[in-house]
This record gives sequence, C-alpha cells and structure tokens, in this order.
Amino acid sequence: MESMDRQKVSSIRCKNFSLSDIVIATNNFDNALIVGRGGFGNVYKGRIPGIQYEVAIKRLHSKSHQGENEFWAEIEMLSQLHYINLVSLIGCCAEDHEMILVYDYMVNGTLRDHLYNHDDIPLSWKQRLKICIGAARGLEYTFIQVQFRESFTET
Ligand SMILES: Nc1ncnc2c1ncn2[C@@H]1O[C@H](COP(=O)(O)OP(=O)(O)OP(=O)(O)O)[C@@H](O)[C@H]1O
Repeated sequence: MESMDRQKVSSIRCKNFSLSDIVIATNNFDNALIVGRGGFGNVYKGRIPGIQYEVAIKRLHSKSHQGENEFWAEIEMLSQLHYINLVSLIGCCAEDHEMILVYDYMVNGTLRDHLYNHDDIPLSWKQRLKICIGAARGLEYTFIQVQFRESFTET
C-alpha cells in the first residue's frame, strides 16, 4: 500500500513531505501545538524544515476506508485549486500508515471564532460584508472548477 500511496502522491501536483519533517514540525504531535479538531482529526500548528512560514498540519485519526478516500479526494481537488479566498494545500504525507495534509496557517483564526467568541471585538457590518463577498467568490471559483473538471472527464 505504501508504494501505491507514493505513486499517487508523486502523480499529483502536491508536495510530498516525509514523516520525519512532520514529526519535527509538530514536535512529535505535541498536544500543546493542537489548534483545532475537525472531522478529519487533530490540526497542529508547526514549522516544517525548509519552509519559512507556519503551516497547519491535519492528521487523519481514522484508519477507515472512508477516511482514506476523503484524504485522496482532498489532495486531488485542493492541489488543483488556487485562489485568494481558498486556503491553500501545501502538501501531504502518506507514510507509515499516516495520512497528513499540510495547509497554509490562517493566523487570524476561523470565522466561527470571530462570530461567536465574545472576547473578540465584534466584526463590523463592513467586515462581514467583505467576508460574505470573499466566501461567495471562493465558492463560485470552486463550483466552476469542479464543473469544468467533471465535464472534462465526461468527454
Ligand atoms: N489552515 C488552518 N489554519 C489555522 N487553523 C486551522 C486551519 N485548518 C484548520 N484549522 C483549525 O482546526 C479546526 C478544525 O479544522 P478542520 O478543517 O479539520 O475541521 P472543520 O472544517 O471544522 O470540519 P470538517 O473536518 O468536518 O471539515 C478549525 O476549526 C480551526 O480551528
């Protein structure tokens, strides 16, 4: 399975990080570096050797078949989408039964935090409108790209 993963990773436009780079970046998956938890698994903040900026590292917690499919689908899709209003996938790591995705780190946190964390200064209506327009542009871009790819694979 490992050699098949490598083949898949090298055939797509996404940087293939070694597990040792990820272990260095997350201080061996140190809980203190966890910045969030999603359906996919824990998300760590870290610095990968050779990369000057901080990254978000998502580690798949489940070994389920569905999780694996989701992992490859995310790589195939996001490695082809590049847009200012979409978080960029920098690379991935599929080694030693680990499935890890590496993204640009969003320093300002999530929109959810800004909307519901009452310690933060509330967003102004102008900021909210700007965010809505940005999100709509990101969705439109993604929708058009997916439609284009679907029609391309059908022909
Ligand atoms: N690129 C990122 N930069 C900074 N923090 C992030 C980044 N990606 C995820 N996080 C943090 O990790 C949390 C979980 O993110 P994740 O994308 O795994 O899950 P989700 O979007 O909440 O749900 P799901 O996994 O179901 O899509 C986020 O709420 C956020 O706090």
